[in-house]
Amino acid sequence: QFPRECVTPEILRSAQCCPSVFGQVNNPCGVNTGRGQCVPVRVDLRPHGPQYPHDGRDDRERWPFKFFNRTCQCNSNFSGYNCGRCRHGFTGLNCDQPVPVVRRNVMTLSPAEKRAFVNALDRAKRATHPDVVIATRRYEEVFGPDGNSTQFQNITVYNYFVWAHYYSVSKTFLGGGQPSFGGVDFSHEGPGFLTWHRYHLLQLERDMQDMLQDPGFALPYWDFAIGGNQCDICTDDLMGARSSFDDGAISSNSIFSRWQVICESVDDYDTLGTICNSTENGPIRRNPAGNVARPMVQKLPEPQDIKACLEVQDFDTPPFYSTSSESFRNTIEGYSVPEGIYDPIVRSLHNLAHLFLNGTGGTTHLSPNDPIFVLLHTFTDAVFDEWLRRHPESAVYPLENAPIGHNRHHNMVPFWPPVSNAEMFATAPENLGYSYEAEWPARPITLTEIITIAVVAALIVVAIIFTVTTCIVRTSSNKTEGRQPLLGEQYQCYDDQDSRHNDKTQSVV
Ligand SMILES: O=C(O)c1cc2cc(O)c(O)cc2[nH]1
Repeated sequence: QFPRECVTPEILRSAQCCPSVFGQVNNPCGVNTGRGQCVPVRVDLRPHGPQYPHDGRDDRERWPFKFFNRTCQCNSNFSGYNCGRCRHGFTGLNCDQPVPVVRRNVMTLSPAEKRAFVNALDRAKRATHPDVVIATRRYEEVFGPDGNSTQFQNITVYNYFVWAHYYSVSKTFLGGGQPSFGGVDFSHEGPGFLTWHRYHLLQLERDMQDMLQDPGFALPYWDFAIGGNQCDICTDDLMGARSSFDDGAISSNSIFSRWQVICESVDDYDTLGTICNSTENGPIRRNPAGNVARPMVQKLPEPQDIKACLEVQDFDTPPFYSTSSESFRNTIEGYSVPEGIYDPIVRSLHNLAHLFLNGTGGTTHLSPNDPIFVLLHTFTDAVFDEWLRRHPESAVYPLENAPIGHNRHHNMVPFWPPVSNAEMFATAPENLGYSYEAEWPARPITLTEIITIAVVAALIVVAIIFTVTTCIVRTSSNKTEGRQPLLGEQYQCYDDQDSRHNDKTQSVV
C-alpha cells in the first residue's frame, strides 16, 4: 500500500510521502526534471451512504488521510509513487513511446503463450515487491510497542494483489469487546466495484510488466459466460485441473497446487484487531460446480446474460448498493438478474462465477489467492468497458451517498498514490493505455436510431414520389398539348428514348 521509503517513523509522522526519483537526493517526485511535484492529497468530503455508521473508527475512511496528506502528482506520461514510472501503455526514457497492451481471451493463447503467462504469475507469487510494503497493524498500533518500530512488512508482487483485496473488504475493528463491524466493503456492493477492480488489475499488470521488463505484457481474460458446469480454464496448461485424489484440490501437475494462500486467519484479525500479513499457510481450494448445497451456483453464466446486462441503461441507481435495481453495476456484479432487476436470492455474472469456483476463489477475503480471480476480473472489466462504449450518454458515476469509499471522488482503498473512482471511469483504450481483443453480442438498434431511419426513409419516399409525379405530369401535359414547353429544356424530364425524341422534336417545332 505504501512505498518502502515512506514508512520510517519520521516520514510517517510528517504525513508527507514524496520520495525522490531514482535514488537522487532532494528531488521529490522528480521535480527537478519536470516529472512531477509534491502536492496536498485531495480527499472527498461529500456524504457517503447510511450503510456505515461508525465514522472516525476506521483507518480507511477519507483514504489516505489517516497516514499521509501529501503525495506526488506526476506530469504528462510520468506516473508512480515518485513519478519514476511511465503511465500504462507508454515506455521510453521520457515515457513518450506508446506500447500496445492488449488483453486477449486466455483460451486463444498458443501453448507457449499459456506457459509464459502461468510462469509469469508464478514468478510474481515469489518475487518481493520492489517498492511496496504492507501495514500489519492499524494506525493506532503502527508505530510499534516502542513508538519507533513501524509495523510494515515486505510482500511479494502477487501476494500484494491478494492483500489489497483483503484490506478493502475487511471488517471495521471497534475494540472494547464489541464485535467487528462487517457492513463495510470498500470494493464491492457499490459503484466502485468496477472502478476498484479495474485499478487493482492495472496495478498487477504494471507490477508484472516491471518484473518481466516487458511494457507490453497484458493480462488475459476468461470468458466465464459459457454456461454448463465445466471450468474450461481448469486444465494443467492454465489454472490447474482438478486433483484425482481430492475433489477440492488442484492437480499436482499444475504449479498452482504448490501455491499457499495468505489472509486466512480472518477470525484472529477481527477479534484481535490485527491485519493480514504476508504469512502463507495452506493450499488453494477449488471445486468447480461442486457446491451440492447450492444448486443455483453450480452452473456458469450463459452467453445471453452478457447481452442482457449490456442493455441495462443506467450505470448505477439509488441506493448505489447491492440492492440496486436496473443498475448495470449491480447486474454485472451479480446481485440482479442479467436483465437488471434486483432479486435477493439471485447470484449472476461476476458473483456466480466466483461462487461456481466453490472454495478459495468464492470467499471474499481470500478470493484473489486463486489466480482464476485475475482472469474472472479482466473479463468483468472487459464487459464494463464495452458498456461504457455503448452508453456514453448514461455513463454517469454517482457523486455522493454511495457506500463509503464508493463516491465518485473517493480515493480507492488501499491504493497509493491516491487514485479516485472517477479516474477509472473512462473507456480503457482511449484513456487508460490498454484494450481488449473481444467480440460482443450485436447491439440492438435504439429508439433514436429507429426514428432517424424511419424519418430518412420517409423523406426519400416523398422525394421519389414527388419526382415521379412531376415527370408524369410534365410528360403527359407535353404530349397532350403538343405545343411549346413551358419550361426551358434543362428542366424537362426524360423517361425513355421515345420521349427524348419527342421532346427534341417539340423543341425544333
Ligand atoms: O456471495 C457472493 O455473492 C459472493 C462471493 C464472492 C467472492 C468474491 O471474492 C467476490 O469478490 C465477490 C463475491 N460475491
